[in-house]
Amino acid sequence: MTLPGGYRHSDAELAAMIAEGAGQLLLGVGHGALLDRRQLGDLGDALAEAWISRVLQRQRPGDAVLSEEAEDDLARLAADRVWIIDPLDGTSEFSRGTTHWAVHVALTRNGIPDVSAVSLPAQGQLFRSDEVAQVGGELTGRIAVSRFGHSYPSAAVAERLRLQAVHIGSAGAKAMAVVRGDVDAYIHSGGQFEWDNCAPVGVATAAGLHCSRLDGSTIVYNNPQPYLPDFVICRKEIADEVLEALRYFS
Ligand SMILES: Nc1ncnc2c1ncn2[C@@H]1O[C@H](COP(=O)(O)O)[C@@H](OP(=O)(O)O)[C@H]1O
Ligand SMILES: [Mg+2]
Repeated sequence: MTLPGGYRHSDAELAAMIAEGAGQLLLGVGHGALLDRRQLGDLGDALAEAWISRVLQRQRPGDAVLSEEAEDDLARLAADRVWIIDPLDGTSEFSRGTTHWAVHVALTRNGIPDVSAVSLPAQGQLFRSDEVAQVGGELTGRIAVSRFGHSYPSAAVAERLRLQAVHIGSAGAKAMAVVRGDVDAYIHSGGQFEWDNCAPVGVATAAGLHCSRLDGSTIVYNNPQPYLPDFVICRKEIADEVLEALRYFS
């Protein structure tokens, strides 16, 4: 079948295929722990980036790309369609041999994720914005935090809502824990880049979760400086209370 634009795959299919394919490649890099940690991280970043950039050049030659591992071409600021990619999110977790790492693939239009896919290859999971289930059911009373623990805003929310911390590496893995309904929230502050949270926010939004900056404003991508230091992803049922607890920090 040929799609509009002469494409063989829809944007959603392509995003999912890239997240899955780069994940398989990264599983191969880590196979058997044959390399040391530094080599695993460096090679994982570089190989996943090389494969993804060639796939996008071939499949969507007219689109702009912002990737953690590529030089930033500011032509993206005038582009209609901008892919925002983290070829390996959670590089340090990957190199330590944990299952907490992800591949992030998002296509943004006007700064908003249009189509997103996040793979957690070591957990055998793929989340895509066009197929993800709506998050529902009981609240869990848990919040995802990084390996290093809470930031102040995250701790304030946990204290106010009495949420128990669950330590998970990688922004994608933390966000997908909310999407799976394993935890109720993931609150980040203190620094991140657009590639760290764009595809996770795209999938989380499609799953019916609340996603915003800590001050409650809309998260906008494809900025001249692709620094996106804070955001909240949480169950809609607790969003008002979470934002109230975050007021002091925004
Ligand atoms: N304060 C900060 N400044 C910049 N990047 C940060 C950050 N805190 C977390 N990150 C990035 O967010 C991702 C998830 O981190 P964590 O597991 O600690 O939550 C990692 O991305 P990469 O692994 O893609 O470099 C990490 O580098
Ligand atoms: Mg990252």
